[in-house]
Amino acid sequence: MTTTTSPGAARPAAPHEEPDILCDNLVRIYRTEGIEVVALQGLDLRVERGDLVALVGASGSGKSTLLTILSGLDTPSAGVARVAGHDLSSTDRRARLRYRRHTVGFLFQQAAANLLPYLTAAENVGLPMLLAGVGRRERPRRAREVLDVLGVGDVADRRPAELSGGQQQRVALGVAVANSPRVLLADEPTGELDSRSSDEVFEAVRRANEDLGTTVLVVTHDPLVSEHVARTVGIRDGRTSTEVLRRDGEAGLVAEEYAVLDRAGRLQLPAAFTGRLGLRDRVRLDLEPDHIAVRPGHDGVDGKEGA
Ligand SMILES: Nc1ncnc2c1ncn2[C@@H]1O[C@H](COP(=O)(O)OP(=O)(O)OP(=O)(O)O)[C@@H](O)[C@H]1O
Repeated sequence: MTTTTSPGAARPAAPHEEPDILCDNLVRIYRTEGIEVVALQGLDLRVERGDLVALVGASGSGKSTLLTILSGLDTPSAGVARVAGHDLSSTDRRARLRYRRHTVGFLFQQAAANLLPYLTAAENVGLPMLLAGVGRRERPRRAREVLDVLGVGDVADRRPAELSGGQQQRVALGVAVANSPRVLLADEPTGELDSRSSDEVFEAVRRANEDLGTTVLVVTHDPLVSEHVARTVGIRDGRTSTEVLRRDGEAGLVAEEYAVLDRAGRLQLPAAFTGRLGLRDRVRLDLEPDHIAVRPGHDGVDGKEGA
């Protein structure tokens, strides 16, 4: 698949540095009234410092569960979740509060609704700075700088009701990145916007990534977002299952889809492939010189399972 738009091509990973987001065999089990739901079933994910990664997946695949853990609101049942060196299985309340205040920023679908209506855009962005102890004179200057980067510097003195939906969402993004968090977590940030406003909000997210150096993980159903980032991770049944990497090619942007092989050697085969060949229960694996062949476990002659 190719597209002509030009996002930043996939950056080379720096495997020796600790990534900004590291999930290793992450498990989250919900227990309600004696019923267990395994929302994350050994999820692995690495997001390198400074990257912008989209996360996609069907409803119920575990995206919100993952974001809730990464935002420090919930703890994993097992496995490792680390963000910018912070271990998120720790239950120290003060450390979690510091983490939420300084290390991560959040942008949600209705983030604009959380702007204080009686404050201007610049005052809204200045508020988290106030909580972080930034001085009175410094705050308006820095708030305006942030709003400029996000393309809404010209409306810094307006209140939320005087802004369009896309402008409000960009101001909400300004609030999220006001204290220069290392990582921005965004959950469907363009979900309620028309395509023009989506475009502007996504462009602002990209500016936060490129100009402010924020690492971004964005959960989205919006193809405008997922098809225009260098890396899109697909999550299925609580595990990362596919990745699409995009790079600049001669005819524009070239996208290549990969299946994810986890550290234990597990692989999720696409349902379309297994369905087409009737693969189920057991399959045969044959090692060929340059690939592994996966064949039905039954011979197909008399319907009996193969050896
Ligand atoms: N608090 C909870 N208690 C019990 N089960 C839960 C809870 N939260 C989520 N689940 C279950 O965990 C699984 C993953 O849910 P999650 O909300 O993470 O999926 P999602 O990919 O974000 O879905 P959506 O796109 O619809 O928001 C689902 O089966 C869901 O029903």
